[in-house]
Amino acid sequence: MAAILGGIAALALAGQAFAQLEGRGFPDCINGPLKNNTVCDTSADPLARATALISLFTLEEKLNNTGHVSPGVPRLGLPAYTWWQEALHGVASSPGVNFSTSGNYSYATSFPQPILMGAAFDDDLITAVATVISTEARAFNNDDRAGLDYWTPNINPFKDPRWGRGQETPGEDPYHLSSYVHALINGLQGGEDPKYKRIVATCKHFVAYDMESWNGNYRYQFDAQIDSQDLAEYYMPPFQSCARDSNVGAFMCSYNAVNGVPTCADPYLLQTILREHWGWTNEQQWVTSDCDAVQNIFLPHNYTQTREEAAAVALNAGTDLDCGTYYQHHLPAAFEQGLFNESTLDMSLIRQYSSLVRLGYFDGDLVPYRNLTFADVSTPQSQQLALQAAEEGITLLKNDGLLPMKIDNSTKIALIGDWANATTQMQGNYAGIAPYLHSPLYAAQQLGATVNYAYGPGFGDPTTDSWNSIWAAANASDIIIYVGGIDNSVESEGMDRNTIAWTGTQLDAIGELAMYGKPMLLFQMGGGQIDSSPIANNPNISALLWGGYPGQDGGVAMFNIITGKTAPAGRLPTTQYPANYIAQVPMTNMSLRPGENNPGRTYKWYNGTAVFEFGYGMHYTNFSATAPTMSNCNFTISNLMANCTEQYKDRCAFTTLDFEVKNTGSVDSDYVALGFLTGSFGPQPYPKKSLVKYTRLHGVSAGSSQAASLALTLGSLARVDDMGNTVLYPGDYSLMLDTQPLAYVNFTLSGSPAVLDQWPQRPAATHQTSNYFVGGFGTEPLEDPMENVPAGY
Ligand SMILES: O=[N+]([O-])c1ccc(O[C@@H]2O[C@@H](CO)[C@H](O)[C@H]2O)cc1
Repeated sequence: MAAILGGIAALALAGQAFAQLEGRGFPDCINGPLKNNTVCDTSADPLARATALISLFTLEEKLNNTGHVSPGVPRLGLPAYTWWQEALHGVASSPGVNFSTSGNYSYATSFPQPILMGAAFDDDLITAVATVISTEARAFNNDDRAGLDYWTPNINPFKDPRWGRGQETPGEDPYHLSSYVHALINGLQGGEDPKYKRIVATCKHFVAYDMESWNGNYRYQFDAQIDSQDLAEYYMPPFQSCARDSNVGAFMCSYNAVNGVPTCADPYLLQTILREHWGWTNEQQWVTSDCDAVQNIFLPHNYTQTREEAAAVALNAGTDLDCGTYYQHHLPAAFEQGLFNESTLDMSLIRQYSSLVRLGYFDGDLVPYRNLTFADVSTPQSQQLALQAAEEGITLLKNDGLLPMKIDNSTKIALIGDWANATTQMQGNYAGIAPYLHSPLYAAQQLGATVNYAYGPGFGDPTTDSWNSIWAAANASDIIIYVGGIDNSVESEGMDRNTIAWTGTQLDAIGELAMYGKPMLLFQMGGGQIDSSPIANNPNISALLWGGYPGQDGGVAMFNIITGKTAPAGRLPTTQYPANYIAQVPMTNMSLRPGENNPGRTYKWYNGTAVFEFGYGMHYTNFSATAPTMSNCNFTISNLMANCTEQYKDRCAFTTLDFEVKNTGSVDSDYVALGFLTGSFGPQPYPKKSLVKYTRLHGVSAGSSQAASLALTLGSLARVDDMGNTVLYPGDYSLMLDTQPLAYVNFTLSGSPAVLDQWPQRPAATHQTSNYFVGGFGTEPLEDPMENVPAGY
């Protein structure tokens, strides 16, 4: 009896909760028209539930619900749903997210841009950050201020230093990105296969999107020419990590074409690779187009003769949802013309709605995240994590001993530069509204110092009008701190950089400031690297740090590093190339290996000398390391394969190498252990080295040691052949710790090569793309479709 009463009480409570949720954009499974449909049966499986729901839709209702603004089906009590939410580094302003203008829900934690969090090389940090983001997203959803799926992360490798959106990514290395994104998705979704996902993440932009606008080429029309080797080895691994290894809920196909086919129209990418080869087959996983990428299939890609064909070719290829209105507008006529089957449309809708089932959209208070409120947003712990994330990423590039520096109320600081009082600038793009934005100026003032602040000298056209205040600040101070570089005015969505040098105005002002002969340090900001050799080579500039876009507490993070409250241990997540690099390779050249018009890309293949290499970063202390002794240094490939029982052979364990890392200096510090593989094995040319594992050691006390445990897999040792196959080759291998190696382990593999992963080849072309808009080096500029896009994107 008690149990029955308990059950009734629970039902009544659930009913109350539903009544509250009613009208706030949630389906009412207690009293609404769907209450007896299987979609409301929480014991049924998600596929059955979504199939039952979609079976109630008329054809018109199905066609109506194919855009990112889906009207739902009012007669069924299925509310409208906006599929487009963003959360790149915190719940972000975007079509589906509604920040309040004041009070509760008027802000959310704003973490650093991924490029700086990538520099932390700390996957546990990334999971913690992503867990905060998904918690805050759930709180926003509970107040009907956001949906449940988010179009993040941007996981295209940052291959070319000019790319305006490189700031959104963790860097240039495919292994690093793969590991980072796995940690991120676990935090966003709540593990690989939980009953209720926290939120759905969307890996974008599939695939090979890394150019906005260069020399007449635009992301909307660019046709990236990529061979199988580069595709499988460089452009694909982060997406494989998303689909195959992290069970991400959604994918986004990109604006560009790959080898003649716009990605959203390409069954080879969306079916053969994504769904079949990577086993991303369950019916809760869906693909959205990038925004208006379906329209772009028609123009400017000119891939189809008609608009209806463009819509149908995308749907048939496996693009389930259209960000935009093109499906809603053109699929009805496409259906009339017999260009797709209703069952294909059903499948797409089932995928999307079963994903909502997995998010608990139909399950009211049974969902554990329903009790999250604004009290769970921007908590003291989240604020501390945002600060920690910025501190962990900040990277020390030069230090002649000036740092760490004592700052107190007897210090007079000249704080100069376009970033010196940065606020929203610190967030970069795809940001939300932060609870606060602690600028460098604010942070310096908190230390009690006398701060002589001067804005300028400006990023743009030379104007020395404001410069007198710069000299006045320098004259009145004992220490000069310059905070500048680049920001979203020169690198952003739609805008690639046309120089990777410091602007002349900044260099002029920095050079003159250095001539004061006062202790001087420079903080280089922005996502893309700038050739800082003039600063590295200037003996009057004692220290150089890189700070990316450090987020809501960026100023405090900076000064915690400068004063030594926190010791720096970040590592560059991209190569800092010399300024003339961009004259040597067109942005449109997708090859990684050196060749004609290409000195090679990334630390693996660049044949020149980097200003600062990938993985570089100094400390306030010194580290030494001892390599483990391997009991056996000779391995037979056939034995390794015989012991490998995983479905995906690259995941099989090889060995774990425990390096003993000792802090030999006098300052406690984190240490990022980077494991690079080198050697002569596999197809030539050989990469200079390849990152195969990393881990961040926390708080290694002065004089003490910690073990850096690097677990290697067979995939760690493999190379990719010219067909895109991942292969284990015989040869001499060396695993070295760090960029300036602290320790090595050598070993040998013998026997015949073994294929770990056979890459599916693209079938022979059946579709001819018109060459009217073919992009390439030196084509005529096209009209810029980003011209009228609102600021902030
Ligand atoms: O028209 N707009 O307002 C607009 C805004 C953003 C935009 O960019 C695309 O939308 C984002 C969706 O997640 C993708 O990452 C990006 O490539 C494309 C168009």
